[in-house]
Amino acid sequence: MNSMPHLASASDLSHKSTSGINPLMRVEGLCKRYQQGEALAVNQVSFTLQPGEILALLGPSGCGKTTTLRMLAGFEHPESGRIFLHGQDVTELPPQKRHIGIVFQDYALFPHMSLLRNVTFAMRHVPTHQQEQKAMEWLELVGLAAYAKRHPHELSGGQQQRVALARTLAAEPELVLLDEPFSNLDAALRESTRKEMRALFKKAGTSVILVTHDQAEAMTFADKVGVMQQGKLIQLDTPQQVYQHPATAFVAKFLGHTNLLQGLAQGNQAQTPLGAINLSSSVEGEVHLSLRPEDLTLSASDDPAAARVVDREFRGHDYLYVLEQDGLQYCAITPSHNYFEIGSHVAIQSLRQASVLPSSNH
Ligand SMILES: Nc1ncnc2c1ncn2[C@@H]1O[C@H](COP(=O)(O)OP(=O)(O)OP(=O)(O)O)[C@@H](O)[C@H]1O
Repeated sequence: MNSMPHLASASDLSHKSTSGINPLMRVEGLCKRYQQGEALAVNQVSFTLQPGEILALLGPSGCGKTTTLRMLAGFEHPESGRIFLHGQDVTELPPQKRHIGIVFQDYALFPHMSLLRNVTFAMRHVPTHQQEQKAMEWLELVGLAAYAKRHPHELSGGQQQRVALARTLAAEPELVLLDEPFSNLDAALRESTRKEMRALFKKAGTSVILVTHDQAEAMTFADKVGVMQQGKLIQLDTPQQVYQHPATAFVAKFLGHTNLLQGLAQGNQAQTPLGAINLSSSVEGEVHLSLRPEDLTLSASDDPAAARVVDREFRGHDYLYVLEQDGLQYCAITPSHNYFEIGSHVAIQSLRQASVLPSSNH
């Protein structure tokens, strides 16, 4: 990444504000319905994006992520709601007037052009005599400088994806929208590309909205994660907050394994089927809790009433155990040296506070 080109703001939308720093993007009550009489594909989605911030919209297939992104880009018109860039209402502007860089799942490279030409095509803001050199720098960044003369059909899917990224970045947009941009890369390449891209965006101060159904990708790539369910943005917060303090049971489950427990709370503690557990907030009465499996510890027990190991999955760096106690099942993740036989008994202890889920939303 030593020859990384400098990204400058290419937006001609003024981002000077008389009242301090404005969000780069503000979205208010965005709704979209594809067919009359059908449910909303996107339902009252609102959020703000700060300059330089990376936001991941995360959710299961069909929850409205791509539709949201397409509305932000200007390819779909919302049924209601507004989109502001630097405080300016762009809801009615066509895509090319929004100055947003977009990488969709189908990379839409020009098939008759070499990779180099595909990239220089996006560089009308760069003086002609500098375009090739700059384009080579972008191709180098995505690890494809050696392929510059090839055509898209001579590349693998993952390589085409990287060219599409290079071409988008070459236009030096202030905001980049990415729809599952790493989905065609193998696991190792996905991780390294993700890291490099994040570093690049951060260095350049480029804002990014990424759509993904991969929770690990959302949490490692983004500053903020917005979890969507059936068209609604359920929770938007830092990855740590969303993971450790999920707003609903759906969010808790979508971000990884979890134990959903019922308990009777008194202040910062609740009585649960697993015994007394400390809580992340002070509440009274019946509560629904989320307890992550890595927050549980297991120790061998002679007590036949203790939890019984019913399943064990070796995952390299850890084990995922399924346990049963009093007819209820729990999951626990332990370091891989903590080995318990299936059928053996273990005592379960909670290391951390459980998250209290709003009772109306479990
Ligand atoms: N062009 C379309 N016409 C009609 N319905 C559509 C259209 N595009 C999407 N939908 C519907 O809108 C809903 C949201 O789709 P969308 O593609 O936004 O979801 P998504 O979260 O991006 O899913 P995925 O992860 O599978 O891409 C789905 O129910 C989908 O079937």
